[in-house]
Amino acid sequence: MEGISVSKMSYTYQGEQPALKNVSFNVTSGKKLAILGANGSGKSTLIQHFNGLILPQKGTVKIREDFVEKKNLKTLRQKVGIIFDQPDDQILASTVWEDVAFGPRNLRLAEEEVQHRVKKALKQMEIEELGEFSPYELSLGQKKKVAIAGVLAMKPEILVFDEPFSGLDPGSREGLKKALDTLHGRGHTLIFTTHNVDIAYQWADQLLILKEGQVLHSGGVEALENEDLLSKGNLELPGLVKLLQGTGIAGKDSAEINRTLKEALGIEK
Ligand SMILES: Nc1ncnc2c1ncn2[C@@H]1O[C@H](COP(=O)(O)OP(=O)(O)OP(=O)(O)O)[C@@H](O)[C@H]1O
Repeated sequence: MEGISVSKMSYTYQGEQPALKNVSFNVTSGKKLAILGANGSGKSTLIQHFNGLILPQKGTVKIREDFVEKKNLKTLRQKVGIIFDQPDDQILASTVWEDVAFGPRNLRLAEEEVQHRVKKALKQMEIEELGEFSPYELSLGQKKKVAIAGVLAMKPEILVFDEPFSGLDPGSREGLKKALDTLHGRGHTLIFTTHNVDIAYQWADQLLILKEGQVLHSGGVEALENEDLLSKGNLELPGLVKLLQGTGIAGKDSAEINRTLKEALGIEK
């Protein structure tokens, strides 16, 4: 089932060159889509269309059955949550609990429902113990989880992340990936922009590559094994692909490669 359908969409900021040109692609519901592209290729402009922060000037963007247009904004903002790369920009209250409650309160939900949603969202991100903390005294990894909890409390079907892993140390990055995998396992569609080809290759199951506002590739992540395509998009091969180039060994994660290598070398398990 199509979660998002973008058709012949273009967008130009006032007085600038077009940021997006005739962009078309679909995202299947429940998938994990990575959006790659060099600086300025249009990734942030594109994702802001998904909940109508930016409205398409030409062409269409459809979220399930709703077109992204003014009259649908309220519904769209509940269906699609966007988490920006600087969590400080999304902090709205003096405690984590109040911060996560901000969205549901804005929907004028009954207080009991607000409390229920906040509790659940904090639990989903495994940050229940942070409820009384000020968001400002948290680490970047914790702040990102608070920002995600704030969006989860709105019960969106689709979660969109701008550079979710930037600035995180390996431990925090793995912690965030695990939390996002749990959400993915519960049926959420995840969309994320990244400059990290390794994460896109190993973690996503659908891929969109933008070049100067146009679609260079829309489809499977195996495209990240294609050096010619990547050089067109100003991207480099994932480390794993580079390492295995010419060896005849394929695989997307270390466990798979480990198995293939052991088989090739005749090493017992
Ligand atoms: N608010 C704005 N006003 C004018 N031009 C903008 C604005 N935001 C982005 N642009 C321009 O639109 C184009 C696409 O930018 P965008 O931020 O969408 O790319 P990006 O792929 O997200 O880049 P990055 O990887 O550097 O974050 C660029 O040429 C950029 O300069």
